[in-house]
Amino acid sequence: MRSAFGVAEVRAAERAAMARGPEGALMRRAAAALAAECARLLGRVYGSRVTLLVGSGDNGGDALYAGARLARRGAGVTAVLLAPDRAHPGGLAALRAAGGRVVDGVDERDGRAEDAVAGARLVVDGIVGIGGRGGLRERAAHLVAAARTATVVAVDLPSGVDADTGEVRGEAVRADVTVTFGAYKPGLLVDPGRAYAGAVRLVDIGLDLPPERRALEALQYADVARLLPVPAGESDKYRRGVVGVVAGSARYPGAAVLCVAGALHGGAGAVRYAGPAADAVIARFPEALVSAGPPSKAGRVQAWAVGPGLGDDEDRLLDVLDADVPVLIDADGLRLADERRVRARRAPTLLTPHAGEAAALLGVDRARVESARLAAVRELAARYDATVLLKGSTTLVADAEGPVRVNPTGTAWLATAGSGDVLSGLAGSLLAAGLAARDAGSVAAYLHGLAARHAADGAPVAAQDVAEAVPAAWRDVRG
Ligand SMILES: NC(=O)C1=CN([C@@H]2O[C@H](COP(=O)(O)OP(=O)(O)OC[C@H]3O[C@@H](n4cnc5c(N)ncnc54)[C@H](O)[C@@H]3O)[C@@H](O)[C@H]2O)[C@H](O)CC1
Ligand SMILES: [K+]
Repeated sequence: MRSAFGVAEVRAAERAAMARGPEGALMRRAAAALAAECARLLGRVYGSRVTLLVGSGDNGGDALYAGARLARRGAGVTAVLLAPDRAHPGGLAALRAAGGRVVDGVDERDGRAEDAVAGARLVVDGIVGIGGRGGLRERAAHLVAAARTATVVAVDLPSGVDADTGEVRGEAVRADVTVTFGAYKPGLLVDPGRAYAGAVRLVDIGLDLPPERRALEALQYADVARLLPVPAGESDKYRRGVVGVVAGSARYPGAAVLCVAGALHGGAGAVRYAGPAADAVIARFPEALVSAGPPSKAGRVQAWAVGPGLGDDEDRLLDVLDADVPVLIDADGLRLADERRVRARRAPTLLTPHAGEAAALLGVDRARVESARLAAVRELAARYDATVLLKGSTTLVADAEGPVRVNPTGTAWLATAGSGDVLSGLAGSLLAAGLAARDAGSVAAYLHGLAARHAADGAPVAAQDVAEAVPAAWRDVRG
């Protein structure tokens, strides 16, 4: 399990580490690791031109000490000071002692700062780190834009990205690599911040961060392998759980087929379809148990997935919401579901909105959800007293209990019509197989992302290909 910690936690751990001393050890460790990563990226350090963008805090200090190390190895290092009178004094002295150059970044008259950035092979973003507020300021943004062909390495996090939420208000540095110290910050794992961070390298500088204080967590292979349902010895299909699917309509039979496709690969012993697209489903999946009547008369299930392509069939949705089993609500089901009815359910509920559906449920515009995904998923989970899987460039899973889960396998290919139907079937099946709602959502998103990579393999992917690639994703995880 990969964890991320908020700024307050990191600061507390830094204070404790600094109290243990010796003075400046943390910054030296950070700078040594930062310099090593820069050297790796440069390949040849001697004679390479490196430019440091230096802010007014310790983030700039890291950049200066790392620059001094590179200068001692023969790199031509220039520090462009964005706050000349407040740059880290120790770092400045170290850079000067190593033969580095210092340029006033605020003075726009002679263009020396722009030239230093434009002529660099590698630019180190030491403008702000976890002390940053808001986006890049105008002068900084102008200088960052001059780094046209250089490799950009962000110190601790890309300046302009909110460390706790990944929000970018205005402009931010687009880094090729971010070298982050002590712990991942949520803003490095959640979009839009994740997209600005590039490849993230975590450096251990000896911070003690208690796992129970983590803000975010991401499943790794081993976690998913542990959570995947395995057929018991004498497994009969009912022991592995039956998942019910209520999806599709005369107008949208395809959503039912895709949702059942996902459900068939989710580990439940059988899939029961109850809806108006029974003919389309049975034609595609002879193993599905189909009925056209109300879900409550369709036979026992251990979980329902309801909503894709449902249209305005409120009766079927209400019938499912009354069931005393875990229910996944997606797509039209989210549009039709009443907040009070969902809150009143005793059995677990898993909502799987994309950003647009989340925005409608929250009564805000979509851009607000896209820019503040963590806040949106937490707000929805609290409002509906449910587990919420917020689909998108970074899929998040939140509930009232633990830290928010971020899915590490997401890929842009998933923005394909119908792939959400596959995901809800997959997650519903994992619910029926006995996984808790937050695990069913996280494992489904993880497998779904892996399956999309398999199916896409660099080409555009159709939702059915994703469903058919889920077994390959299971095999990846099972090893
Ligand atoms: N503390 C330690 O032992 C270690 C710290 N590390 C590095 O230090 C930064 C955090 O340093 P801090 O001085 O607290 O804050 P920052 O350098 O991130 O910036 C604060 C500084 O920047 C100004 N500021 C705020 N917002 C902006 C903005 N949008 N544009 C420009 N300037 C801004 C603010 O006024 C302050 O003056 C941490 O990220 C690490 O990089 C070491 O790595 C580990 C040890
Ligand atoms: K930075």
